[in-house]
Amino acid sequence: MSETRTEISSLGEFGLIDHLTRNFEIQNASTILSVGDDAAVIDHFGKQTVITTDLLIEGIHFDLMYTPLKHLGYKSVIVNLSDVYAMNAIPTHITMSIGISNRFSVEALDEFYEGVYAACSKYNVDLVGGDTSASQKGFIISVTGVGEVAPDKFVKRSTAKKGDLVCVSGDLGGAFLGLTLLEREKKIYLENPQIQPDLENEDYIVGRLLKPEARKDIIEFFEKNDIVPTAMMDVSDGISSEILHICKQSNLGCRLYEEKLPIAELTRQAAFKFGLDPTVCALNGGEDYELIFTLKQEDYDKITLNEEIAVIGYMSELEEGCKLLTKGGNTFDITAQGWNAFRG
Ligand SMILES: Nc1ncnc2c1ncn2[C@@H]1O[C@H](COP(=O)(O)OP(=O)(O)O)[C@@H](O)[C@H]1O
Ligand SMILES: Cc1ncc(C[n+]2csc(CCOP(=O)(O)OP(=O)(O)O)c2C)c(N)n1
Ligand SMILES: [Mg+2]
Repeated sequence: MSETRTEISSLGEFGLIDHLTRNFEIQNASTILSVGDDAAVIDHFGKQTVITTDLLIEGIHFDLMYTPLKHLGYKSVIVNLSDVYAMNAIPTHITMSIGISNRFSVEALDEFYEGVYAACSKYNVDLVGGDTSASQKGFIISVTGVGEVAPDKFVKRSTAKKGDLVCVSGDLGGAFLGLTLLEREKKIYLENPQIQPDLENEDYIVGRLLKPEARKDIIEFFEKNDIVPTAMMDVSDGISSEILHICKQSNLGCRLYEEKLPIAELTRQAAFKFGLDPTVCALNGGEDYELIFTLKQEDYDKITLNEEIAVIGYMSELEEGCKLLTKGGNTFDITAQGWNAFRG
């Protein structure tokens, strides 16, 4: 960020909006009308439209003490696009609404928007509107994402079938360990500001938390290989919580295998350093922004080629419950211990 500090009041609300949106170029033919009117107009030319919204609140979802604003802008877009991909859809548009306290300067918001625009450009999404308000305390972000999908190719949480394979993209638990590390360093710093944070060799887990990506590649892989998952959702609260949503909404049980859970070596090492069980971090940690989905067994051969997809179990009868088979051969009930903003 530059050294100068421009007060938001010097631009005013409309001047600020013009300033933040002045250089943005439209990338999608479906964007008929963008920023500058009462609403945007989108024409999806015969496709179906998906729409999803997310709220991010300072102190609940992020801590500005260790979150650079550019990363926060990027991540705010990513968490939303991840929900669009989880419907098997391609995101095309977002709106971005912000509530800002007078702590923020125009330069600080410029930095946040640099991240927003970097994500829009990487994922080919147009920012077509939003809202801007003052907030008494704390930074509030609301993102709405719109996407398109071929008629009736969207994938719900409720349509898994008995015997389907349970699959997950990427690896799990890294973001939770990144958060654990940054919270620890914050505490040490607050107790003794002379001590510099020790983040050496922790780039991977910190990156998983601060700069997540959405799994566009997996949705493109499905399209290319003629795969339509039977159910899907994104992993924001931890897979134990997410698989229970799929089971409950599909009226089924499941059996997952501990040894099949994809955990990066660097995540495993970080877990051991903190005295945590990597499996527990993978199951209950949040913010992986991976995709969990179920597939017909006959699609198995198609996915073995993709190293970014792990088969972690299968769907069973409702009466069999939702179980985890451990490496030691024990069976546990999967419980929803994922992240919950309302847990005290
Ligand atoms: N305040 C609300 N009013 C209406 N619908 C809501 C509200 N909060 C959440 N929902 C809807 O409830 C469903 C589950 O929400 P959530 O668990 O937040 O999903 P996700 O993890 O994908 O963001 C979604 O369909 C969401 O749109
Ligand atoms: C200060 C801080 N506290 C907690 C977290 C952890 N965290 C924030 S959001 C989240 C999960 C997803 O949030 P939610 O609002 O449930 O998103 P949704 O499932 O609706 O997409 C987690 C684990 C964090 N990153 N930073
Ligand atoms: Mg939500």
